[in-house]
Amino acid sequence: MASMTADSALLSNYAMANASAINLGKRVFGVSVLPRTIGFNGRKFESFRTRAVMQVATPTIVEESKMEDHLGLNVVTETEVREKGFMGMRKTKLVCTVGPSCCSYEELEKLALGGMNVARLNMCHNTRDWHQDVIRKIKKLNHELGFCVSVMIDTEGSQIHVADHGAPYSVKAEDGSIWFFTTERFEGCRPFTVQASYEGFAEGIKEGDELVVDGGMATFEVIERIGNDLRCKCIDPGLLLPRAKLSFWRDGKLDWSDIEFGISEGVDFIAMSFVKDADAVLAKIESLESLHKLEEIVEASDGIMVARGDLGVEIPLEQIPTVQEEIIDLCRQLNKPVIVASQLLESMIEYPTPTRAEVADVSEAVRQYADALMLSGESAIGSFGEKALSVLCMASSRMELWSREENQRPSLPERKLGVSLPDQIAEQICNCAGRMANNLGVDAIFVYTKHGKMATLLSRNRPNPPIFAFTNEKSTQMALNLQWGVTPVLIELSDDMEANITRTTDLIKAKGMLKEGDAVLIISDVSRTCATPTVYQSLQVKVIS
Ligand SMILES: Nc1ncnc2c1ncn2[C@@H]1O[C@H](COP(=O)(O)OP(=O)(O)O)[C@@H](O)[C@H]1O
Ligand SMILES: C=C(OP(=O)(O)O)C(=O)O
Ligand SMILES: [K+]
Ligand SMILES: [Mg+2]
Repeated sequence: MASMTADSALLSNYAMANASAINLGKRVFGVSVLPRTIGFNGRKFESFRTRAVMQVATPTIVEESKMEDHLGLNVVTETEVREKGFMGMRKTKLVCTVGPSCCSYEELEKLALGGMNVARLNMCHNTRDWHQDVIRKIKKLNHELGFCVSVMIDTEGSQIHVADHGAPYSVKAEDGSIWFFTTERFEGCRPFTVQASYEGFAEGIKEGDELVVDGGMATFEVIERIGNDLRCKCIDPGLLLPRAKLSFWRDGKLDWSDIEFGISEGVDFIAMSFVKDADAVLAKIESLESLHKLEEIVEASDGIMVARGDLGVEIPLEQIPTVQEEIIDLCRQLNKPVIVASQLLESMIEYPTPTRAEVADVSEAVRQYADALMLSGESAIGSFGEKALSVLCMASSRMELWSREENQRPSLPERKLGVSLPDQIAEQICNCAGRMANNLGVDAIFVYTKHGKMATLLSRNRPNPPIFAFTNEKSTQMALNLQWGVTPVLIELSDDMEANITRTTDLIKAKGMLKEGDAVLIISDVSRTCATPTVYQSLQVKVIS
């Protein structure tokens, strides 16, 4: 986060729970370990309750917040747990690109029922009004029918093509020369005129914005907007190739108009196309430049998309599989969610069954422990979007089970993320919790978290049982939708952690999702926001009675 600008930090608050927002900048002053013996499913084992107490302050009057008898659990998860049990829950998250094939309320509902965790809108296509309409339908579905589908917009990036300057060869743009970028269609070539391929390319563009050709081959400043067209002055001379790519910058930043639109519509994630440096929200790795600065970009982003479509144009195809695995591993180490995207089930745009090679590719991404898989044209324009989604569900559930049984994945190499001691403690608790959950064979992990940090640290360890993340922040809930194995649950949290735990386990039990004898590993990380804050991070095993 260190290299993020104030603006992008602000954006990430909208786009994703800012993991570093949990400020535990307090000195640890006591760690108590209380062993107790509990019986569980006929087995007996020692359970330890550790509680790292962060600077226990002078006693403060705790205001009892009233908790409603309501559990903000989504309908899809509830059904899944009832049908398959905790261990049968799918861990890999699914992203669907919404397009003409699936943009009605009913079609979106079917995708939500089919397991879509995040709906992606690619701003390269269609109009702002169309996207706005889809975003509102998804929010309505969540609100009215109890789904929990996050919305991601994917910015246009450098995706606008300069259709032609007419000549089949490159043309030099001299410093200070005035050029006209138009959507008008004409034959042949006109001097100092470039045709843009996309009607709305100048939408949201203002005077003073910069138009960058092919990631910096030449740069123009917009001096006037005339209808859909732009009059620009060359401020950095260079060559214009036929069908070069254009991108817009404002105040040195890319894609402002899409981002402003996303924020005004309250989307949960913003995926930045053609990221070149470490200043992004959810960065798409799809260029050679981004690979050169991979670690820096992953550090500074809130999440990563392996955008194999464009990446396959920039690097040799045979390098994609290893690059994908490297990116996934790095993201896990640095605790950032990662999406594998493009051509997962490409043949299903036209055919009702996937190729064997496609299923193998999907399974490999799951085996590599990607947080999420993404459908593009399969859902956006294909005739079998729902079926493609069910193929992703089945293939990922199967591979997750297999990796678990084989237990063939080495554990995460030690790599310190936190700088402060409290951050390091959170990390260690979650690393231990992951191992403990597997060794004890608990049925589920419950984590109580405001900003989601502890939930992401748990997910990073890819433990066997599902992780239920209870939060009182809507933005945290929506952000955790991308995180491997995490089911985010919105609930009121009081300052009394024991009361929170009792209340939520009772509610989950009442829903028939937990039964007597089930064991749950419980991790909490909730701070009191009193004058003298007290922070508890605790780990305990609770056997449901
Ligand atoms: N909002 C939309 N409106 C119309 N068509 C869309 C939309 N989103 C996606 N598509 C179609 O689905 C295809 C696959 O989507 P995607 O992979 O996101 O885009 P692209 O192929 O441009 O990289 C696109 O080529 C486009 O034809
Ligand atoms: C996901 C990708 O980006 P887009 O669809 O926006 O080109 C990609 O290039 O793989
Ligand atoms: K895009
Ligand atoms: Mg792309």
